[in-house]
Amino acid sequence: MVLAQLGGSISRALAQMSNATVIDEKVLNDCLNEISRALLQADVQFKMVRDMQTNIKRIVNLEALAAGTNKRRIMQQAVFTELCNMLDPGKPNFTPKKGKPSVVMFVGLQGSGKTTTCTKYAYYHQRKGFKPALVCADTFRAGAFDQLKQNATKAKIPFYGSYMESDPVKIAVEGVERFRQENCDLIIVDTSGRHKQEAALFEEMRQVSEATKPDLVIFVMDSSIGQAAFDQAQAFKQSVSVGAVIITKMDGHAKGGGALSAINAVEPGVTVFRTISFVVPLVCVCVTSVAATKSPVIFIGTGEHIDEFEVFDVKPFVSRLLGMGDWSGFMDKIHEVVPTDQQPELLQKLSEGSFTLRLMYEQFQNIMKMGPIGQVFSMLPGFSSELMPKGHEKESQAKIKRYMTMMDSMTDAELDSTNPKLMTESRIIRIARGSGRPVRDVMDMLEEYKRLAKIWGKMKGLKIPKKGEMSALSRNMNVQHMSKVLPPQMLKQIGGMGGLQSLMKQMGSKEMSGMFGGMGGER
Ligand SMILES: Nc1nc2c(ncn2[C@@H]2O[C@H](COP(=O)(O)OP(=O)(O)OP(=O)(O)O)[C@@H](O)[C@H]2O)c(=O)[nH]1
Repeated sequence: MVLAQLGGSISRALAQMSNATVIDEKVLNDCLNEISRALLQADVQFKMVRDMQTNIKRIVNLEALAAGTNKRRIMQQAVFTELCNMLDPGKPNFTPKKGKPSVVMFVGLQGSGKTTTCTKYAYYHQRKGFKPALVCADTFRAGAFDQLKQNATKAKIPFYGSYMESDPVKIAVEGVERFRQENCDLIIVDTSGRHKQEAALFEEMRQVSEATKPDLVIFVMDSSIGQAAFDQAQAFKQSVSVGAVIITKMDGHAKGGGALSAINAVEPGVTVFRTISFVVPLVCVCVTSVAATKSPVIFIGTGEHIDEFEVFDVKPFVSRLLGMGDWSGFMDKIHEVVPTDQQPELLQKLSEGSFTLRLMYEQFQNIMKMGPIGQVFSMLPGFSSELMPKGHEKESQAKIKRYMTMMDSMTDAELDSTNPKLMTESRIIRIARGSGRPVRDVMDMLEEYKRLAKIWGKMKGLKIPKKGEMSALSRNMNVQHMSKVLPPQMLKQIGGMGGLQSLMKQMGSKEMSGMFGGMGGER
């Protein structure tokens, strides 16, 4: 079951519950069974699903709830919280600091996407101003050296490895030493992929870790591994001190449930502890001590390309999983994809809700240069990436090029107008002739424009965060605005305005709570 399906099934179960006239034990059980079925189909371990059911039932104690309490909302929030708990071991994760050398070692099963992920991780940090370097300590797989070297060269990241040397420990130590001397602040060591049965390879991995003393060991896991995730993650954790997890291949055939199981493998019992802490705040002390050893998921791989890599943040992720959108992720993407000098203007236009064909053209230009729009728009609530469906990137790129050719035949007035009525039949025919495309293609392009304009129009009134002030978005965004953007069905599921308000409070951080501080009077 792919993630979108999992999210869809859970959302449907919640919607069915929303439609029920009375929320009683039976409705609650039906809803929980639906959600459990979806999670089990996504390969989440049975025990975790059972724990989740128990925890939700404990939180949503229907009999104990006072009359007049919005049971739907409590139920929905409990599901949201439980899904978050399943994904969040709560451990503050090691983050490399610019200018201070850190060594990060990558481990994982053969073919999990480790080598690709090393480069993605390096590239991500390079774009944030780090000076990363890659060391290939995989002497087991013949092609690994060339693969990492090619990736590193493409991304202009310094690389160290050897065709001749067969001792991975020696290569790792030499590489780390070399890059320390070159003042690299993020030295990434790729190790050979291995399976838990391969004791010798595990020993080798342990030796590399001992010799290079990494600040962080990242376990890379293919999301389609399913039930095996638990055992594998545990085997790695027992050999080296895994501090973070990256899940790859979340695109396509990914079974997201594997991710949940892996987190629990790394730190079993966490879900139960955290949920108890939700119910009995005193247990928080225990949770804090458990938290000292846990490993969070820090990134997810969403494709084969170097920029198909996203920071993993539990609450926005669950929010997206349930189709509620991910606003801060969306704004992050805007900052990442759109060149710095164009950002203020774009964000200004966004806040005005005015989306012209010229703006679309400029964004297409950025996308062609930088990366997939699908990633950006998948973060918007209710938006399925129709323009760039996964797996059809080539066709989509060609389509965008066609659109741009047609837009090249448009006048300035047409490009700058926000009035779709301006595009009369005679103008459409002229554009088709001018660009050598059939009229149908021009109509298609205009339809696409209207669709995007509608979505962007919903952002009217959004206050603009300055670059580097992403948390300000949370403060600035108001509930009323969100309520306009959310699909009505989703808003209903959440429990209307009141539900949305508490959900956002719950989703968020201190900033989110701050945002609600002065909002008592908003409808
Ligand atoms: N679709 C998709 N493919 C990915 C992703 N990450 C890696 N891959 C692909 O997975 C395959 C294996 O990736 P590698 O990086 O070679 O895997 P590895 O774990 O280093 O392999 P070993 O060196 O054998 O351990 C390659 O074809 C990658 O392009 C991802 O996020 N999505």
